[in-house]
Amino acid sequence: MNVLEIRDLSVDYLSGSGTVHAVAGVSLDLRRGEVLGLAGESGSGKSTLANAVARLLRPPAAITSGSVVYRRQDGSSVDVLALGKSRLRAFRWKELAVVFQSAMNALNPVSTVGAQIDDVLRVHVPGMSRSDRAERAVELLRRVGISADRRRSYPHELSGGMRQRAAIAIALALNPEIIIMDEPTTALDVVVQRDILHEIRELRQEYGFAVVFITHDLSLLMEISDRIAIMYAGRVVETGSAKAIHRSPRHPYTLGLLRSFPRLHGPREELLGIPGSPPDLRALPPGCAFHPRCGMAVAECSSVLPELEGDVACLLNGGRGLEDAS
Ligand SMILES: Nc1ncnc2c1ncn2[C@@H]1O[C@H](COP(=O)(O)OP(=O)(O)OP(=O)(O)O)[C@@H](O)[C@H]1O
Repeated sequence: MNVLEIRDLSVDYLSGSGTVHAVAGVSLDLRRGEVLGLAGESGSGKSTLANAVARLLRPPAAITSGSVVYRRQDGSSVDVLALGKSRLRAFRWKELAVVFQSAMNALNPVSTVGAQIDDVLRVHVPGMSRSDRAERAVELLRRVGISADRRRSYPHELSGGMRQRAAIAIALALNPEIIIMDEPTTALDVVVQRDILHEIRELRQEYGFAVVFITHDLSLLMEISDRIAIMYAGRVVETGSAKAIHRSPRHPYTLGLLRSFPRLHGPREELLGIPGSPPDLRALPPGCAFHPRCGMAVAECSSVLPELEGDVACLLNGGRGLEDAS
């Protein structure tokens, strides 16, 4: 069952030098309780898509088409793009929470982490007593691996990993159904990063929230995601289970991305990467935007824009795997 349904969503950035089509006709489902990883080179539109869903876009960004529907367990649904200011504030904490790249920016530097959790609870759960709030803050911090006495610490007194954990605890405060994590751990060392993400997977099993996870680290993404959506030039070009994408990528771009990253397990392979660079989003090449960089392109690829059919948007590979990459 889906918790979020994105349909034909497009986002432009309006600038003096031309309109940047950052997200172009994206349709994507988030299933209840899953971890969905968004992958793609820098500039492919991952953050713009996530920010559109969380209603965090600011001018010059403009949503030019599409819909985002949030589905509650009781069968009711919310038209996310139509939410007014006050309903949006409630939606963002109670139903969807965001953990940003830099926990330092998300945390208030002049307030202790305990007080910040308390603030969220006080504003959004008016009937909750002071002692219940304190208890809940300690419990949330404990869940993310922070001891109770640390609730009196200010963000600058915590390590990067601890700050990230505190940001996650705050995001969990109201038991949201969806957590969006945009590069939540890149500033941390690899071991801390993996630890935190594995804990998020465990927390998810307990609390049942779904996660949209964005990172440049493809091997980490494979490790913690149930499903993956690959973006190129503002479009989703392939979706599938992490396993299927890892074993048999179907889009040539996915194959290139996988070859660009060292494998976590198994024999070392040459890192082939992808030739060339991503296109200018103000003036996309006709047809498939990837065709100028694609070693498998045929003449048709430069004139026909492939639809996302059978989980892959490629004229050549509608139904079959390109090769077994396992
Ligand atoms: N404020 C802005 N004004 C104009 N263009 C923007 C703005 N913000 C982002 N863009 C452009 O939109 C496109 C998509 O950016 P976005 O940050 O969504 O990509 P991304 O895949 O998340 O990249 P990264 O992995 O580097 O975060 C890029 O071409 C970027 O230059």
